[in-house]
Amino acid sequence: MRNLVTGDQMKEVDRYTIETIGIPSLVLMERAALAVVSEIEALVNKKSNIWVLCGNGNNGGDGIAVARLLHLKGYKIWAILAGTRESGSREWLAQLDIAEKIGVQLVNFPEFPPGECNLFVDALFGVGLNREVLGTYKEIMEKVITYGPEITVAVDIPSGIHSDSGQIMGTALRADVTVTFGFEKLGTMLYPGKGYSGRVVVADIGFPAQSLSAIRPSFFTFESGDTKEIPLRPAYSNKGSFGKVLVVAGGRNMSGAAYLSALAAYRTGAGLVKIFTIEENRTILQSGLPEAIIATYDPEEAEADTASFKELLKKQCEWASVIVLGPGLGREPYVKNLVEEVLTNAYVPIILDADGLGAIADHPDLTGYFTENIIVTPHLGEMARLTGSSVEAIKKNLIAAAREYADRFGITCVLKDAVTIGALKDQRTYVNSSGNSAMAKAGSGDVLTGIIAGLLALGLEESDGAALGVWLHGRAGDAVREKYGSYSLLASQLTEEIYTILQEQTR
Ligand SMILES: NC(=O)C1=CN([C@@H]2O[C@H](COP(=O)(O)OP(=O)(O)OC[C@H]3O[C@@H](n4cnc5c(N)ncnc54)[C@H](O)[C@@H]3O)[C@@H](O)[C@H]2O)[C@@H](O)CC1
Ligand SMILES: Nc1ncnc2c1ncn2[C@@H]1O[C@H](COP(=O)(O)OP(=O)(O)O)[C@@H](O)[C@H]1O
Ligand SMILES: [K+]
Repeated sequence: MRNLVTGDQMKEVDRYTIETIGIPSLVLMERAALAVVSEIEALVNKKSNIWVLCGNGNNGGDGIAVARLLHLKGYKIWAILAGTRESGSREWLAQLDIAEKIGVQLVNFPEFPPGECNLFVDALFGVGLNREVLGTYKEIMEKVITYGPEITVAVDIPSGIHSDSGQIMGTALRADVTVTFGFEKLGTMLYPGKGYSGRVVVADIGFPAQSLSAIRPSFFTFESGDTKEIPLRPAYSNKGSFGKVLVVAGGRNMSGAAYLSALAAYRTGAGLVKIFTIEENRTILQSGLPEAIIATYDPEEAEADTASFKELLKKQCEWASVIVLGPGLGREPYVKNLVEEVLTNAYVPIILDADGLGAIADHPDLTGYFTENIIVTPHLGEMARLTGSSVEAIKKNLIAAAREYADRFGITCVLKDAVTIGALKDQRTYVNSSGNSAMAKAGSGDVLTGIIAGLLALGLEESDGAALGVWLHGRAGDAVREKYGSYSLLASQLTEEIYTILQEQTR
């Protein structure tokens, strides 16, 4: 598990470290600059022309320190100063004073250094960026973009990227490498910022563990090895020890959704999986996944005799310890009753997805049945329908959208995108860092529901199950891409890789 921070949280950590712990600001800055220099040295040689663009806050202070350290090592270096002395931060002024005495080559914008730039260091704005980039700063950025440096190294965060949302604040500078300090900022984890950041190096510049006490760290991601949090299977056990997953899924022409979800639940470790689907899907599912129990209903009867259908649903719910509700159910009128009955009768965790969410969007009063053991897993289109917002508006701040929906109902909301967000009911927010665009294919989401169900069946509670499920799903996607490349993934192959990731458990 790795903590992530907002810009303001990072400033609090800085402040606590400097003011309460007593590590001087310039010491942190020196270590920050050393970390950047060490990355730069791996990318260039002494013949390279290096330009460092320095704003006049502490990000710019880091930049001047980088220029000084490289100058002392004998690199060909120019520092471009973007702001005025009058508005320079205390540390920036201190760095400038040192650089001038040592003879670092400096130019003031609009002047630019002569010749070409082989490596560009972006130290214009860091976590202090708090508004749209306009005027002179915009001009500077645009000029840098026209110069087209061969390699760009961003200091802390690419300038122009908002450290909380990853949004571009008017203009931003694209980096090949971002050296960030202490903790990764949300802005480099989220698109479009993630796409501007290149490889992100998190440098330890000496923030002590206590500095986290200045904030309540609530954003996190998983990294390799974290699947170890998935419970081991005790030797003294039987299939009943590992949960009963009821997959309520698969309408007309949609048996695949039920298949993928049920298969993923088994592959993740569930002891028993039952698919509750329409009679028409029985044969295909029975032959495709003979390990699953199949229970069926007739959609016409479900429509005509709601009392019997409700009774049938009640029995299914009583059997289950985890329920997946929605993949491929379709949008026939009886689906509303089905969703309502399951939400009313189930006292176990429910993963509500796809057409299950569609029923909620069409009948918002159904949210009245939401309890804390609900996990909703909308993609952006489904989220837009659920909230009445637009996809564009949701994309501007994925975390806020997921968090707001989860908090409104006290549930867990997994908002699926290239970077999936898990707004967990325990108030932590998971930001996913696994997965890839090969997974942008029909059926991937069905597999996710099954993986989360499998984890809950193993005994994880909703928050951990949702976050680890998203992580595991993405890792499986990464494993498939390793073998099959970016184009050819089939959602069913995700289920075939689950075991490779789960083996980390026993390694
Ligand atoms: N001692 C510390 O506090 C440390 C700070 N560090 C660096 O300091 C950075 C943060 O420094 P600052 O808080 O000084 O902020 P920045 O250097 O990110 O920004 C400088 C100033 O730009 C102004 N600004 C914001 N948006 C603007 C816009 N759109 N147009 C024009 N001006 C704008 C802000 O008022 C801000 O004070 C970090 O990202 C990191 O690089 C590191 O050296 C580690 C230690
Ligand atoms: N570009 C991408 N990078 C990483 N993961 C992705 C990408 N595109 C889609 N995914 C993942 O694939 C899944 C798609 O889910 P969903 O849209 O519900 O598909 P379906 O309903 O067809 O099963 C989500 O978990 C999502 O996070
Ligand atoms: K920067």
